[in-house]
Amino acid sequence: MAFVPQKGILRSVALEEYVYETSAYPREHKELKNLREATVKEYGNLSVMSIPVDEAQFLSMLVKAMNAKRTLEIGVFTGYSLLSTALALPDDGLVTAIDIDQKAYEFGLPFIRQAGVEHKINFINSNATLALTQMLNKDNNINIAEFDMAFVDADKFSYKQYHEQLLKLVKIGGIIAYDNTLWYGFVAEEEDTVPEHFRETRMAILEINQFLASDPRVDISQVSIGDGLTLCRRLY
Ligand SMILES: C[S@@+](CC[C@H](N)C(=O)[O-])C[C@H]1O[C@@H](n2cnc3c(N)ncnc32)[C@H](O)[C@@H]1O
Repeated sequence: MAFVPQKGILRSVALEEYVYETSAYPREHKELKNLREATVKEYGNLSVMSIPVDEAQFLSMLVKAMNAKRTLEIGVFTGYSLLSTALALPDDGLVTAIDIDQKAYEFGLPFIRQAGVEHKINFINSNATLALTQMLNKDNNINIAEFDMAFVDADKFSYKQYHEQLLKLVKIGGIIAYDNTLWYGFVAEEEDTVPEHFRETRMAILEINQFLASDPRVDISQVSIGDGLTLCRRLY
């Protein structure tokens, strides 16, 4: 039987449900709930791409604790993490969000509008490497490190490239958060027990995890939430 990814794979289903029911769902913003449910209806199994509710709350707490004003998101899909971030930012905050899929972003847009936070979002419909390169080239590199935080949730094969670009775009002391870094727990499994269609990405993730762990430019913390989240804090 093909492995069907689900949220909460790093914890037992019962424990996941406990977390969702006790703290996550009761605190979920109405429009996040509406967006989550609409995404499941429209995208079926693909809706697993949205970050789970407790991870969104974790990121939202981080945005608030850091007093972040300008953040970056790579990988938007229908906008669950984006809406959660926009809600966490102050009224004059801005999240610049990049995705190649305009249609999925537009699917989520009515929920963002209903939540009253569209003015805090700058959506760029582009390949992320290209968009980041353009940001790095602007203004002759003056004030280039303008972001307090970046959340990366797109193609895993480009994480290393994003890391190099983000280390210039995120302020010293700022956080870069990489999603899916435990890849449904398969990072800790032997290759031959991993479903074939998960192996290539697993290899890319093993590589980036090793790279980040030995990168002296950042502090790192691996968080077992959602599908694994690696926080990197830029040191210099
Ligand atoms: C896992 S989903 C993002 C989920 C989103 N963070 C959420 O919580 O709903 C990954 C997204 O990355 C986008 N993506 C993949 N490769 C990309 C690239 N090279 N440049 C920009 N976006 C990309 C896909 O179109 C997809 O919408």
